[in-house]
Amino acid sequence: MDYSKVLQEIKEEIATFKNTGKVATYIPELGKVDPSKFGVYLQCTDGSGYGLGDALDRFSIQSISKVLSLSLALKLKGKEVWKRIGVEPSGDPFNSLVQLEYEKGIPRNPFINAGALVVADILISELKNPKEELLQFVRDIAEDQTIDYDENVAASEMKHKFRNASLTHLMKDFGNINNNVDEVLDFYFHQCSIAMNCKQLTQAFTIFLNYGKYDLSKEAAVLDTMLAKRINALMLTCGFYDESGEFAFSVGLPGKSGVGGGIVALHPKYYSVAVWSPPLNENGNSELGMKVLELLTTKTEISVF
Ligand SMILES: NC(=O)CC[C@H](N)C(=O)O
Repeated sequence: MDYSKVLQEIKEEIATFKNTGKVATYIPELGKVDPSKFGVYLQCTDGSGYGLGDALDRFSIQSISKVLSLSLALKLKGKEVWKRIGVEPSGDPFNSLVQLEYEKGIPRNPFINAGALVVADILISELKNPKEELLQFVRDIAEDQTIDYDENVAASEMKHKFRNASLTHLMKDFGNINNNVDEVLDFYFHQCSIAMNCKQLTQAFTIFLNYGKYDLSKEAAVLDTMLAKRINALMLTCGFYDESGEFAFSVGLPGKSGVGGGIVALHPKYYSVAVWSPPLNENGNSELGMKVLELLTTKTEISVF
């Protein structure tokens, strides 16, 4: 497959794309990002890699981090995690409170905010230096020790914490949060603030390729086959919140989006791919990012289906 030709064709096709999306402003620091930024990186299992546009600019990975924190929690706690979080799509926005009340503080899945907040609580209980150790895990799997938190983004989100604070308080009332609420929020906002570029993201997500056995030299990162399979299944069914069905329908790959405008997706056998374009559609997913990935699987005729 000539991926560089495919990416070039996509670039030409999207030149006339009318983007109706809006950059997220509910975290004011994210609102400062240039909406015209656009990058793609594709990392293939044969070792080749292809970049386009601003593929090396770092941005706030936001909810993409939920896949990485979950991976670490599952490595540490295994199946125990599923006593506190479900594995079903929520059919609701990422920050919705309603289901949590009905379902007694057990989040539907680990990729909505409530689920990621429980994962954060688990990591705080399990790790001696939670923020340092999560960051180290991300640096190791991306094989880049320069990756860091963006303290401005984390502080900006803490200042506007009200909805995430409500979710955490409600779950604490149901007994599903063990640590101090502000400590959980501080950890969660830091994980969301991690700044990475498309290339680093595709590298980090190689841990889900080849049944978790893509690169056995990344010892700290290797997931067992069952875990890689399960996390890919969750990305496919829950990675885009209310739009997970649409993403499976039009793209057909496991993936995860973030309100920083990034999307990472992967084909378990062939590649991981990251796209970044800040304007979001009304479900909080990058509008152009979704289009690019749709074109990628359409043109290559490769998807998990
Ligand atoms: N969908 C997202 O990327 C949301 C993450 C963001 N930090 C929030 O909690 O609102």
